[in-house]
Amino acid sequence: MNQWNRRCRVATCTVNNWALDFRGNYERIVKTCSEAAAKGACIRVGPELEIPGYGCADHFFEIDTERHSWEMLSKIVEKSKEWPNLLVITGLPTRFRGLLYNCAAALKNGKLLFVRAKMALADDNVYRESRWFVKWTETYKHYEMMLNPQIHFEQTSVPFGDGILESSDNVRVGFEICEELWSARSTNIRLAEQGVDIICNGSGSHHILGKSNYRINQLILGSSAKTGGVYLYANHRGCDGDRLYYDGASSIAQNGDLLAQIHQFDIEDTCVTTAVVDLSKNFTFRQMKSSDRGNASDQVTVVPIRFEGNMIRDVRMDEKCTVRIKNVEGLQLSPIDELCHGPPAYLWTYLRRSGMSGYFIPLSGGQDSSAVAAMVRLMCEKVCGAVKRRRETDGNNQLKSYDICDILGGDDPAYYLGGRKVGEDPAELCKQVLFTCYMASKHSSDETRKCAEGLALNINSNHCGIFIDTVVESILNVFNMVYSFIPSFQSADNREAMALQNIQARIRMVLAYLFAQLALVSHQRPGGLLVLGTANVDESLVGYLTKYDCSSADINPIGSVSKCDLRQFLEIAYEKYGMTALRSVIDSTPTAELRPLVDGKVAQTDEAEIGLTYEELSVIGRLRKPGGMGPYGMFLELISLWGDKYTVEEIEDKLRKFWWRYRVNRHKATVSTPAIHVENYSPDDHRNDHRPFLYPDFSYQFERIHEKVEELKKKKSTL
Ligand SMILES: Nc1ncnc2c1ncn2[C@@H]1O[C@H](COP(=O)(O)OP(=O)(O)OC[C@H]2O[C@@H]([n+]3cccc(C(=O)O)c3)[C@H](O)[C@@H]2O)[C@@H](O)[C@H]1O
Ligand SMILES: Nc1ncnc2c1ncn2[C@@H]1O[C@H](COP(=O)(O)OP(=O)(O)OP(=O)(O)O)[C@@H](O)[C@H]1O
Ligand SMILES: NC(=O)CC[C@H](N)C(=O)O
Repeated sequence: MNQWNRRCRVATCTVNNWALDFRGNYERIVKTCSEAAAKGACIRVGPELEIPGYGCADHFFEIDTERHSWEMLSKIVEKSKEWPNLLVITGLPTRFRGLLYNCAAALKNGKLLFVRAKMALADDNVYRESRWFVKWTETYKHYEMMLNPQIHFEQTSVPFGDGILESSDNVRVGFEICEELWSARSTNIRLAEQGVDIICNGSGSHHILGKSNYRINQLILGSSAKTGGVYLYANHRGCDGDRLYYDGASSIAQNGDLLAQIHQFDIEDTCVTTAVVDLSKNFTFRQMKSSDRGNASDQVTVVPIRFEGNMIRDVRMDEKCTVRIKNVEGLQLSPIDELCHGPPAYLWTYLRRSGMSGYFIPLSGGQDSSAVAAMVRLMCEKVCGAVKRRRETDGNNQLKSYDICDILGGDDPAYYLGGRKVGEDPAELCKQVLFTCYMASKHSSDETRKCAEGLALNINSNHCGIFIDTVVESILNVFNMVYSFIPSFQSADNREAMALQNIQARIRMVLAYLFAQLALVSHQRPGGLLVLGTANVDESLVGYLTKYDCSSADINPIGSVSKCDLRQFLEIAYEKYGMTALRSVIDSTPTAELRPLVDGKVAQTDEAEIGLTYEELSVIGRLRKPGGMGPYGMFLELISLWGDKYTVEEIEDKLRKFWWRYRVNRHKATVSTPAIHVENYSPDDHRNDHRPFLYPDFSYQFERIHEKVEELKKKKSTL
């Protein structure tokens, strides 16, 4: 064997798989394998649990999920005869000794070679893997697993557990499944010590602002720079049926260099990338680090699982190795730039998979609903960008593949809708998929109406304006018939003013659903619109919203984003994406406009009513989660953070206000609209932030805080 010419082409991919869409997932897997084979790759790695979809959640309790996954695996194994030289790494749940494991499966040319079980499960934040799976604990041990005779395979058993594969031409392939890379005891270290040439990491890693940067630079490149070898990282991309968005960025690295990366936020269902690598460079790289050599020589030699066929082939002698990407930093977006891509990409997947025909936003002209409208427009930019890219590379109209025709109701590639190029022009697409409505009451100001109209014109949404006062009056009259009074803003009983505010807010929600359901009837288009929610993290955290008002919607793109991050997003949308109408939105003061105007001017502002600024709410929100602090811990932390601008009494007062609102309103989180998950500080009660919603008054905690305040005051006065 010529060990000095070890060049081969390797492939990684991304798939926008969908939990439980077994047929669709199979097709996407097969498509990426065919593409990888056609490009001459010797190996194709796919994401974690890609056969059933990563996000099956409690469906992993169902035997059906295993059954259908294994049925699809059998089909993939059969299909692999069409790519005899390609080693395929895919993912599915597997039962061994009666226990369920999260596994990578290796197969080649009609044969299942190995099923490798995950050895570190992900349970942080939104992850719940150990709810369904157990981890494999026997390092480098594998056993014969009998295959289910009810599912067709041309073999009766397969090795199961942990191990290393080795090809006929001595290429060693090892596995590190997702969390194993994140864990301090990363598997790649021991794989490198066994001289593994190619480490395969199939991942199900969701998007959080700034996470991709860490994932690529610190984990993939960081590990690869320490342990050497070729690293094939494959991650899902898109929404697979839940609040999470997987942000792909499947990558190929070698010895600390990034050779290829698939775009993080593109919307194509599949994408394959390849690189030509010289595996001999792994020897050289590892040879240069004597400390690691020494450690490796201490290790017991692992006997690999051998398989038929060569990996080093199909690379022309004159073909050069792929050169490293020099500007790795340039590939990574800043967290706020990511907001311009993640939620828009999610919104497109969700829309086409939901079978609905567009989005409806009650547009108040405030910063939150304007940010959501801007995200939908950015979604249109993304879709048209993808169509254009595809036409430039494939030279034909590929609208079908983006489901635009399905969404807009055309039969054949309805590229022209009413004479307009919908798939090419983001403004035209926006006109078709985004409906906005300003719902004025007598408390609305001219400023917010103009902001809403200006933005609608700017992004080209299908906009209208309505008045809600007659509806509010009718409802109050119905109440009056039973209780014989009409509530008043002037009443000494605050419940009356509050009820008058709540009814306006709730009516807007009812109207939003009516308009969403019927708007397309008048446009003679099939389908209905999804209503978008617009509550941000900070107001949700303190419940500064009416339960079942417009905060109740179908999907909320900003429900896990703080107001401060949103304001920065608006600045970028204004500066980079030509949404000039956002200037007046950015400069406006947040207000609910639910109380009477005073001298024609808004008299109610959010921050004055809450008693905390959005910046302060954002700081406290982060101390709560991920900071993990209760009232007392927060108080101590805030003394150091805010000590130079507030007295200890003022800090105590601010915390009282926060915790009072938080505790009386936490019940609202139980019904909050599903929010696209982009931040760990999200108060989402369903997946991310499990807390009670009926709280005691925290009097003990605040007594302790008060004692500390007195102690600090005394200390200060004796200084
Ligand atoms: N412990 C508990 N468990 C479960 N449910 C509980 C509950 N306590 C009250 N509730 C329910 O919640 C209701 C109170 O909540 P809710 O009806 O929301 O009303 P509420 O929270 O009293 O008032 C809404 C708040 O949001 C403010 N706001 C600001 C800006 C905009 C908007 C807007 O709507 O656009 C609103 C408004 O100024 C006010 O402070 C009670 O009537 C009761 O039905
Ligand atoms: N005049 C209005 N027209 C249309 N929708 C409105 C109007 N007022 C409120 N809404 C809807 O109700 C949501 C909550 O209203 P609220 O006054 O609490 O604003 P907010 O949370 O500060 O959001 P925004 O910054 O969008 O005003 C808004 O985001 C918007 O979707
Ligand atoms: N699926 C996993 O193992 C997830 C791993 C890791 N904690 C992440 O956030 O990406």
